[in-house]
Amino acid sequence: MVSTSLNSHPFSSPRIGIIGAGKVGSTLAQRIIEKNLADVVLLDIVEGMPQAIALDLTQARAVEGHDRQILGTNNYADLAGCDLVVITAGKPRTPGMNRNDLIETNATIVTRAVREAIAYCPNAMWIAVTNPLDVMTYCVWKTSQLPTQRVMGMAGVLDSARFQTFIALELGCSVSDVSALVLGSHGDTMVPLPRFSTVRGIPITELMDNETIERLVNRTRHGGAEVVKLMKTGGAYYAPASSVYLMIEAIVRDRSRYLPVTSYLQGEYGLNDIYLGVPCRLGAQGVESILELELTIAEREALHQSTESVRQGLEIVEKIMQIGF
Ligand SMILES: NC(=O)c1ccc[n+]([C@@H]2O[C@H](COP(=O)([O-])OP(=O)(O)OC[C@H]3O[C@@H](n4cnc5c(N)ncnc54)[C@H](O)[C@@H]3O)[C@@H](O)[C@H]2O)c1
Ligand SMILES: O=C(O)C[C@H](O)C(=O)O
Repeated sequence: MVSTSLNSHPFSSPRIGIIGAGKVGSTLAQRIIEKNLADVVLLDIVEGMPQAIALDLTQARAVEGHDRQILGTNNYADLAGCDLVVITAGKPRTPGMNRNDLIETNATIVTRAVREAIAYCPNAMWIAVTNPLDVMTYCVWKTSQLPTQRVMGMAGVLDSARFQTFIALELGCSVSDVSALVLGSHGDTMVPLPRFSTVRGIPITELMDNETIERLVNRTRHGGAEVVKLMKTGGAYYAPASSVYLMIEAIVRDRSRYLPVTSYLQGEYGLNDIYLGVPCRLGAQGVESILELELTIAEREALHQSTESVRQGLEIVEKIMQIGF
């Protein structure tokens, strides 16, 4: 079989770059090496910090039983040879903030980081994590000028995982039997889809009344804010790191998984020139296809409504990206 990848043996010895060694970045690094998926280059602007985390994780290798390498660095040149780069650099929100309040600060950080990194790993795939997620993913794509298939964002896996968890808690059943789907932007107008959420194939609409479903949908929409309110200094990072890991694993192991991924839309769902969460097939080539579901009028309207805050953010970001740093 002829590979269309730029590498002849994609991910034969995978090396993952993580820009931003804070809560999400360092937890993700731990997941990747301790599950023996890939070697990691962990980069942060703070001197000594990524090096310390890498040393600490390396000292745990004897106990965790793996031989994965992790390099902590402040130098973008160390990203050379990375097959995939995850960007978590940027500020998290604190109580009372909306994710969009982070736009100016984080767009500047993300644009600069991508410009620096791309010189050393021009063929890497990218997964954006920094908030506001849909806008930052667009920012990574526009700055990197990579094919859209190779640039994506993580949000839908996390939002769907939260919906799954709340369904399982409500029914008192194992989360392993629950499947759920959340589309749209990673914000208050995200679109959890009860019709496509099931317990062993049984739609939850058969198992719960509308009021209960609406309560779980709302909790999902505010799942991030619920953690931020308790944490006070930032947001969630264990579930986000697990969610990014799932996407990386699908790519590195070429698993052809159907996952909600923040992807570039060119006419799908009647939307153009925007990154938004939709069901995708994820494998070694990145976003291999976008699945277009038959939505009801109400579901489609909700999806279109969730683009409004993203479009507002994109206007701000376009100006920031035009500034020559
Ligand atoms: N997409 C999602 O579902 C999701 C989930 C969780 C968090 N997030 C977002 O991810 C981001 C990171 O969250 P966190 O909890 O890890 O925050 P954090 O503050 O713990 O870590 C952010 C890190 O970025 C670093 N950084 C800042 N500027 C940098 C630069 N120019 N180059 C390299 N590193 C730089 C900081 O030094 C810090 O270590 C936030 O924007 C947060 O809102 C998104
Ligand atoms: O809520 C946040 O600000 C962080 C993240 O987007 C999340 O959903 O946990």
